[in-house]
Amino acid sequence: MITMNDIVREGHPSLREKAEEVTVPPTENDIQLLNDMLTFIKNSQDEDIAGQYHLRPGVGLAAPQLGINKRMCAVHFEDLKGRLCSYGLINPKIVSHSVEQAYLSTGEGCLSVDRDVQGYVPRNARVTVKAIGMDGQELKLRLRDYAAIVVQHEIDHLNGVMFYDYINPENPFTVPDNSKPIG
Ligand SMILES: CNC(=O)c1cccc(C)c1Nc1nc(N2CCN(c3ccccc3Cl)CC2)nc(N2CSC[C@H]2C(=O)NC)n1
Ligand code: NI
Repeated sequence: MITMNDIVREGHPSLREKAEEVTVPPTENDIQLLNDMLTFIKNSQDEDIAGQYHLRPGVGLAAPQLGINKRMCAVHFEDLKGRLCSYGLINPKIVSHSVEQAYLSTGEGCLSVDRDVQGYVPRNARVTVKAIGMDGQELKLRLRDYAAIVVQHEIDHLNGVMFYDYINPENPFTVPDNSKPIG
């Protein structure tokens, strides 16, 4: 099972590299890895398991955070309206997005960042994502608000981008115009 020891931290090269496309159809190993990533996220949200294995809670994880430079990520959470959002994404691509931006009013955290980085992370408020699912089929997701933020955070890991790259260094809490707070 994946634990915090498997998650690379800031300074590890794979957090700043562009990950490779997964060959299609994905191999059984690819699907197994994605399953393991999804299981990690679920475990990290389970008080008992997270307590027992000292897991930091998260709602998303990308393969480069395991030092695996493949374009795969997993997300699992209930959005602010209580809708369950649980996906393993292979070769995810943002195919369109809103002009409107959104940011987590609490700022963002990352399992590969062992420090509290304050500041707003402006992202697209709505995105349409095309990817291959765990069943090997094409899927198209229209995401908004919290779900859109989480998936963009994970897709960024596939492109070597960290959440704090977006924080305004002069004033970390500048509210970008045409953006709205989430949560
Ligand atoms: C600096 N202030 C902060 O970080 C921050 C501070 C306060 C609130 C938020 C909301 C913040 N922000 C933030 N909190 C989260 N969690 C909240 C707690 N939760 C969770 C915890 C326990 C059980 C179940 C669950 Cl669900 C797990 C997820 N997750 C992310 N991100 C950024 S997008 C990818 C996602 C991620 O998985 N990061 C590891 N950001
Ligand atoms: Ni992250």
